[in-house]
Amino acid sequence: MAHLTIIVGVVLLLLVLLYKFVITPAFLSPLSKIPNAHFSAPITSLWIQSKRRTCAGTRTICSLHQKHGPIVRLGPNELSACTPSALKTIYIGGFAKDTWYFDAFVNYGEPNMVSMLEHKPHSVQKRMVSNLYSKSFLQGSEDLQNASNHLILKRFLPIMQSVAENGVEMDVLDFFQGVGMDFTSAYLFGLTNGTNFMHDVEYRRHWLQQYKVFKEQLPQERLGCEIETWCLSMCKDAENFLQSENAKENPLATQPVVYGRLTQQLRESSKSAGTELKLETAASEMLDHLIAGHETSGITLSYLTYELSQRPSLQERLRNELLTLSPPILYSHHDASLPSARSIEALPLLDSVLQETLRLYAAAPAIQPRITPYTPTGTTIEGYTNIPGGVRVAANAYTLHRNATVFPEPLKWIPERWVDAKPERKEEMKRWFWAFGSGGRMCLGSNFAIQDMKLVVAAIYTNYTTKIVDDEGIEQADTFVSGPVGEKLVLRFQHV
Ligand code: HEM
Repeated sequence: MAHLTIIVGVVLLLLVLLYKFVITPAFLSPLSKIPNAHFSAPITSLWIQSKRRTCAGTRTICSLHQKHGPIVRLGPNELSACTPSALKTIYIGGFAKDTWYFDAFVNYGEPNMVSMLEHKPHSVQKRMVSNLYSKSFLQGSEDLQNASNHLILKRFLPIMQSVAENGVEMDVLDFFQGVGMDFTSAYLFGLTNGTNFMHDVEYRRHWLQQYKVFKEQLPQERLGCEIETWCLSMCKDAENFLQSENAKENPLATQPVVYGRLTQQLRESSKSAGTELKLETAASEMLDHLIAGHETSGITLSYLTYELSQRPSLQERLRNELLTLSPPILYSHHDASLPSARSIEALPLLDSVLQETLRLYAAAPAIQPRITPYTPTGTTIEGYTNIPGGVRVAANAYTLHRNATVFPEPLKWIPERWVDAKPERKEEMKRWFWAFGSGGRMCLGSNFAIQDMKLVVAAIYTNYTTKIVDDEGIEQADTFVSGPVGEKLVLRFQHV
């Protein structure tokens, strides 16, 4: 009798489990109507996890959308949705970030914009600095203009000139990440407190190696590591700079624009809460800007020069456009100053070349996961209603940028698609363009990145032609931030 009771109990338990974990997710859940990535998707995430483990997650999701349409169920509780209307629902709708961001981006155990999951604290912090990254502020910033003059005319061009004159082959992925770091750190901390990665090759390479380890660590493993200590020390230098009158007498000094504003705002809010600002709170934010800025812009510049190197006639067209700048960014004029950021921004071919690179080689092409909110009626995405709260949902730039109806011949780098496009066509392409994300969590540094990358491209192609020496492993990795799998691109520069 006792045995029978146990058997009945086990059978009942199995039936309950079957109902909860198989029948409900596969047939009864509102998600069950959405096309499955794989027959097992309603009951387990193992299939998509296996694709992610072999670094094929984003590409797999792209092929799934090509097969099944705008929305796909990847696992029992995970969706992928890739259309402008889905972007509006998920990202403009302000869904909370997935906890993955917390593990990947917290520094010093302190939150920052990228790692904050909830909307409220994030928007408070973003408001503190967002206008410093607006296009109009950046274009009018005297500090950024002075820093850019120095970085381009005194650091970048002399290095390029020596590389060209001596016929040296250059790994531009390594170098451009250093350029991105020097620009970002100069704006955050001021020119004299920032990095000099362009010149200090040994330290730059050491730092990039350390950063590779850092990226894979959990927040507690990162505590006190070299990268955290390094950024904290730049914060201390910027703090001393702000306190010292003498420092400002240095003719090279520019203000620590972002650090100064952030700490001033954080101090005000600490004061009203009756606490003291910890330097690590500001350093956490600063480190994320440095991380977000150097690698993505280094990757974008590498792919841009890779593509242009294969089109000498386009290099020439671009040079003719660049020579219309006043003054042009000629190496021989290195005592002059740079043309205004506004005039560089307005060049159509330069703009198209960068836009097309950001489309085909988005440096952050992977999913940007969010969590559906808990509401009484659920959420509707792509016509599927009653999607419950707590579902992981994401779009990705890789798929959006490969829609062949919007971008014919999507796998080809064709800047002309932007420069020659009719206004309505361009508008449609822009609706699908997602290299910097969208909504309240959109990239804070997009205008900054565009401004500094255009300046660098303008400085190169006004003076030099580029040729590929070694592009082995140039195909893009399938990771959150995606550079060439070979981790290099070697070019040769020739003076025109
Ligand atoms: C080519 C260059 C860049 C690309 C392609 C890029 C791309 C992105 C993307 C796609 C996001 C959204 C991530 C998500 O929600 O999951 C993002 C966020 C962010 N980016 Fe960038 N980024 C670039 C350069 C920069 C630069 C130069 C800075 C800072 C100086 C920066 C700072 C940030 C910050 C702080 C966030 C988080 C914003 C928030 O959560 O509100 N990025 N970036």
